[in-house]
Amino acid sequence: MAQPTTSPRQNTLRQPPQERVRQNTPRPAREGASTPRARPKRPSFDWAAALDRWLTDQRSTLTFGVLLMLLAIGLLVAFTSYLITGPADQSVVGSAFSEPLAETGSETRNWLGLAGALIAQAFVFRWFGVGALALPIIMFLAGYKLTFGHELLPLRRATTGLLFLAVWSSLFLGYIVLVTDSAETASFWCGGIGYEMNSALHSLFGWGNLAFIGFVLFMFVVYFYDVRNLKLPSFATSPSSALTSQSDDTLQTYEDGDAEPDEEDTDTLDSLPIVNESSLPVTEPEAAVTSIDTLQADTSYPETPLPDVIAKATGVTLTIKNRDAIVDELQEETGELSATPAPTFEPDPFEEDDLVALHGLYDPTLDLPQYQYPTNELLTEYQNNRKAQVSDDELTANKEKIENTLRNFGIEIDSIQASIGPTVTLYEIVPAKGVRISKIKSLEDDIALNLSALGIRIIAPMPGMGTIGIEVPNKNREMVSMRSVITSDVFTNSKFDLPVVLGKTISNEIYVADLAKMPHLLMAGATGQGKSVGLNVLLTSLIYKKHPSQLKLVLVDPKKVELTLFNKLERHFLAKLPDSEEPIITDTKKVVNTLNSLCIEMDNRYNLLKDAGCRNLKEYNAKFVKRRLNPDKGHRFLPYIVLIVDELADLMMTAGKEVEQPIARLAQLARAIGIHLVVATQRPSVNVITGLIKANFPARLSFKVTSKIDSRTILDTGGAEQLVGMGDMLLSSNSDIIRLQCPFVDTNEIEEICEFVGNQRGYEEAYALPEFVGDDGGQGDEKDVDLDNRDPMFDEAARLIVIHQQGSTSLIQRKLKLGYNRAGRLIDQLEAAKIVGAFEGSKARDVLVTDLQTLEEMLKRLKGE
Ligand SMILES: Nc1ncnc2c1ncn2[C@@H]1O[C@H](COP(=O)(O)OP(=O)(O)OP(=O)(O)O)[C@@H](O)[C@H]1O
Repeated sequence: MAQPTTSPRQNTLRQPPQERVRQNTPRPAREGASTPRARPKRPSFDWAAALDRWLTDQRSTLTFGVLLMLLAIGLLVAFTSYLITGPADQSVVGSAFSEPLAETGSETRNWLGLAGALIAQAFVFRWFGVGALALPIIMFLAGYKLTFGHELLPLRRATTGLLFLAVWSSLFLGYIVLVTDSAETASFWCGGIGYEMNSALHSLFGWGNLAFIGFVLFMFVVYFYDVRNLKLPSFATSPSSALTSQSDDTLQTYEDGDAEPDEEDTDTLDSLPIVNESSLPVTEPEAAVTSIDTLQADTSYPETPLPDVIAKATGVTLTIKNRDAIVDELQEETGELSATPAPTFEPDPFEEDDLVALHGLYDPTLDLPQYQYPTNELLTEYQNNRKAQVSDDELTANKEKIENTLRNFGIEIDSIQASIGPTVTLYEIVPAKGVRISKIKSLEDDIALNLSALGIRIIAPMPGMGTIGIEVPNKNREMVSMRSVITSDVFTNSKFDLPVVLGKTISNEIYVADLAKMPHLLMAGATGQGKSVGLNVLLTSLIYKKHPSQLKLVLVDPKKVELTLFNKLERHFLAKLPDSEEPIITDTKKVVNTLNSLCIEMDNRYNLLKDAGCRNLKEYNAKFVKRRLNPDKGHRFLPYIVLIVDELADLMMTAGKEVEQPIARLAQLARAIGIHLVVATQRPSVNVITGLIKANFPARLSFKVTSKIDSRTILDTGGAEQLVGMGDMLLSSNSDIIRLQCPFVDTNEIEEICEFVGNQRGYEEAYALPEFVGDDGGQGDEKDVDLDNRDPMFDEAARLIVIHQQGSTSLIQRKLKLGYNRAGRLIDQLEAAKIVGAFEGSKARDVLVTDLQTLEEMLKRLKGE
């Protein structure tokens, strides 16, 4: 129970070894960099860091990648040439360094001259024979990955396979050469290694070494393809089918035994894809689709299964085994029931585990494989960061004052102990027997007056302690730097889903909370007390821990200045409405639309979860990572979305209920699907923090506020008015209240972090939230449909409908990520354009256009081309 009175404070911070600077591009000098704060001295010149910077600079990666590819092509030319001209070059190579270079050079017949002949001689003749060709192929694949940021073929598997092939082919060809006794003329096919190993094996096993070579191949195949999970495809059921699909959740793959994506599969990938296409759980159907000529115009739906069109193009019929479930779902969602005959999928020969065995787990971070997390060096190390200095004199004086004050009011105490925190010192008092706690509490103001110190807070009793705590601010407080908490073990080892480091407790422990568990946070504080710094701390924590594929931020800043720095993160971490220019939302109307759009995203996510049979985002993503959810059914990896609202008061004044309702709805329901809210306000009055909002934010954080009433509004208890400012705060969660000192992060640190992230290659654009059109733009009357004024997504929606042969609003909504109203308007326009039939109650609308070619002609006509 008791804490040692003045024991030296345990420093819970341990600095990790100096991290390497991994900054990507040199930063231009900043104009008007905010606060003129003392910057740490940087070391004169750090060669290791400079080398590291150069190596991780995207330009170096690009140069190196291209160089590797050129070298690979060179080697390929040299090796191929050697297979043809090798015998003629042997004598030249042998005398290469004993005769004048010009002479030997001119005699060389290798297409890459003497250098080509020399290198090929080593790799082909001395070592691997034809197997040496594996080397340039591996180099090319690696160079391609470095240059374009994605893999042409799965690099690790390809390298393993090719290296094996190099050695094995050398061994096998060595056997042939030995059997046919043709070493004189053909030994360069197997290379020195193959020949020598075969000679050795021959002495061991005689001609039986072929069995050994065969067994080596067998073993490799067994391990490489992990044959445990492979089941033989049931050709009996459908000998002619080229495409099959899994019965349970229609996961698809080729039946031609082609476990890996074909080269054409990878060829169809964009040359610089930002989307993690190579690791999408199921890529095969995509390849089949894109290889069909008639569909080439439609590159925007690569993942779409095209049952009917494929059937036409390939003569293969597809069936959906779980059609009933899908029909039920459609009925439930739209009230429309498909009348079109169900496409058929054959049972899939592979199970989900096989997909994992073949492609590995899905890794969302491969969206941006070269993404570098911000380094600790971007945060300022405050060299003169003094620890809280509370002298023994100050401690004894305060103790005596507390004892005397209490005694004056007739309260005797048994003992008093102090623990020194960064901002305040906690004096824990054990009162004498029979003293009522409420009496001490009622003397709070008198004690504060006697101690003539601001910010006294009395905690009576200390939860779970049976003591009474009196917090007295330190004369010299400690500034808790962001760097010190970010580099702490507690934070770096934190396994939380959304870890945020909120500061240091009174006993100097670093406090890390999980925003995902909070699950929303309400923040209040009078102006100038550290709210903006607090929000920056929260954002910094998340950015330091999360990959852009795992986290999206929606930043709402009606004050227009606080969060501007974060707009550099647009293509990495930010999410916005599809039609909005600015990534940070400042306009009230847009805020309302964004909040409603988040509600749509929430509903969409719930539908996905329901479809996947998962209870929350974590389960869902875990299932997706294990490739158990089919992207063709709209499943995707769902990043966490954190909505930050800096200054709710402004919004509530201008938009009131329009803002309150979606916020309350999100706060009520969004936790399970990974949308979390952080809402800050200067004015914690009841017309800003309404009952509806408050009831849905169990975690609340308060910096110093101006009155006890404000403190009650935010925390349901007084105390926040007694705080001492500069990041001194109270966190209330799960009915506990703890006092924390918020870390300090300066605007120039935020700027550096944002530049560091923003300068790296990101997504093509910010994460698109679903479209939301306000009620005024709601579903129009059918008769009013004006085809001259078509929705910008009209063409895409038309193609989608024709491809799927399904006239359903929910299909448009899901696939094009649109709101219900807009999708409804689109369907009306499609009806007016005679692409889909009329609404027929419970049935889906008929699709009047049967193929894409006819559709394209109709679209051209509509455009008057
Ligand atoms: N955690 C902290 N540690 C040390 N100093 C701090 C801390 N937080 C804030 N300060 C100091 O207080 C000043 C004001 O903080 P901040 O800008 O966050 O206030 P605010 O509450 O957001 O004010 P406003 O609402 O007017 O924007 C900072 O410039 C800084 O000097």
